[in-house]
Amino acid sequence: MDVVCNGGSNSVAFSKLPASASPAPAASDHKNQSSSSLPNGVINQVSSKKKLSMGSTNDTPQPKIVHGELGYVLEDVPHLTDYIPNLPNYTNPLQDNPAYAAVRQYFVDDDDTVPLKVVVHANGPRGIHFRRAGPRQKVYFQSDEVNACIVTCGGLCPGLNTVIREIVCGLNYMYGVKSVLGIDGGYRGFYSRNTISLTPKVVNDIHKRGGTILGTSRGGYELKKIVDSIQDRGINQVYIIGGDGTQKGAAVIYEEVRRRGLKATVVGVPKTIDNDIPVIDRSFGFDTAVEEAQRAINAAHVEATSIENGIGLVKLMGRNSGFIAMHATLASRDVDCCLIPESPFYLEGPGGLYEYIEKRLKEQGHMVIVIAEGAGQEILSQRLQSIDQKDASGNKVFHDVGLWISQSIKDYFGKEQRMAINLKYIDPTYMIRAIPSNAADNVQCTLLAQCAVHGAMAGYTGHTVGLVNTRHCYIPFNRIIEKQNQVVITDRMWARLLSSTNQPSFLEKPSKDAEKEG
Ligand SMILES: Nc1ncnc2c1ncn2[C@@H]1O[C@H](COP(=O)(O)OP(=O)(O)OP(=O)(O)O)[C@@H](O)[C@H]1O
Ligand SMILES: O=P(O)(O)OC[C@H]1O[C@](O)(CO)[C@@H](O)[C@@H]1O
Ligand SMILES: [Mg+2]
Repeated sequence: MDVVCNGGSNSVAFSKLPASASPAPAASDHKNQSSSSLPNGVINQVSSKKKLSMGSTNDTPQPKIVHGELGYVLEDVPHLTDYIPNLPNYTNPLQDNPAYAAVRQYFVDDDDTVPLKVVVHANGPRGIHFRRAGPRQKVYFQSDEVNACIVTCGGLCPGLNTVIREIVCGLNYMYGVKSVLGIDGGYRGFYSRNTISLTPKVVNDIHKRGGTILGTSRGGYELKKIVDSIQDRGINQVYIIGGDGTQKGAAVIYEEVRRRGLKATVVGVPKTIDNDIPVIDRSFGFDTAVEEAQRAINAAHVEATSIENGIGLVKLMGRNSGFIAMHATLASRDVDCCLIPESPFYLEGPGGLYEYIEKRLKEQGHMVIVIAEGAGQEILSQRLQSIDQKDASGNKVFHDVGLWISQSIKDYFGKEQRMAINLKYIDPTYMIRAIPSNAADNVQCTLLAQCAVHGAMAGYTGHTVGLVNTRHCYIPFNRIIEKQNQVVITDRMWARLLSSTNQPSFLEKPSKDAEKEG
């Protein structure tokens, strides 16, 4: 099924976007997208939409929302010409690139947008769409004018080096850009470290390595110093690779760059093995992390099945979102219970974890439990002293739920010699994110990086590039940072997991009185 909505003449289901909504190649047409120049209010820079989280209120650019027929909505991304008038544009050099010569339609039609939801009702509105990513006929930079930079922030994720490599090579091979700077060690590297010159030769082999050759960090976000550095170094394309926190920072950098009137595009590439960034299908590295988690689960299964009443317990990453644990469980088939932050569980009483463990051990003699690091934190905070600590970026530091639950299970079954169990705890958390990306993720990294480069060259800014319903899109920062993506336990996917493991849903926690009576 083609999920791209093209407003062209051969499109049946979707009529053409209003003329003023389709940025034609010329700079002045992009400018037409400002609210003041529009007839009939077709495009709104809607003031009722939530503002970006930081930055001065007066200067905060409003989201660009385009309304079309039958409830069609385009949540568009900013363009340099929104705030720099009369910006010259140029023919895209890809026109003469042999790699693209054989492609029938190598430039993305400006009417192409991608729906956020592909499951629709016959009479429902067409809904929210995002601008399709890819090369445009016109670019707003000449090759020798570009001075790009790349920064990686937040935790590690498989594929970071591949994204870096493909931005450098994409800029060089497709657009003839020679000047790309690596920012050393995350946001703070903008103002506290020297830059690293990145050429195709320097990055040639890096995709085979885990981590990031640029280094990363948490904290150190000082807006003025970062944008001063961008301005002083004459950087005009900023590629920011990182998770939800990083994208929040990128959104504010974009606002400040715009407030200063700089001709510099700010583009985010979403990185999160936790999959906590909304809108996008998934981040690069997620697939690799889930695959690597299988090795730990397999080991837990081998240990558990090799001894009487063996329990293999595996802790996986997932601070507030349990996607890795859920997918690793669904992939494995050896997991009997998956515990995630979104689904509170309880230990004692009917329907509780202990009762389920006992039942499983009696039935099959072994059991595998997968727990996400953010699961059960509400029980932990009741039973252990709250740590009340935050990391340098402001993320809450958790108790080690894996250690705690291992001890709790041992204590429960050891008490009054209830049952002799053998529990083995495996903590592969950093192993699943410190490895190089697998083949599927490498492809994803490459496409994301190329799309980011095409968007920046075409003058699009203030957005994150991401996969929406398997199509690459430019998604405005405000959509990416407004909330965290979490497993919805009332959705089908969690129900599928429950039916695969057969674990309790933990939805009906008995009251204290009922527990006592029981
Ligand atoms: N609200 C915010 N505004 C500005 N900068 C932020 C904000 N939140 C986080 N940052 C900065 O973004 C960088 C990365 O943030 P964080 O450590 O939370 O990781 P992340 O990008 O969320 O990635 P992950 O969660 O996958 O590790 C840090 O330098 C942090 O200071
Ligand atoms: O120990 P660090 O580097 O802060 O990273 C741990 C966090 O990183 C994440 O993997 C997100 O990148 C979380 O799941 C985890 O809580
Ligand atoms: Mg984060």
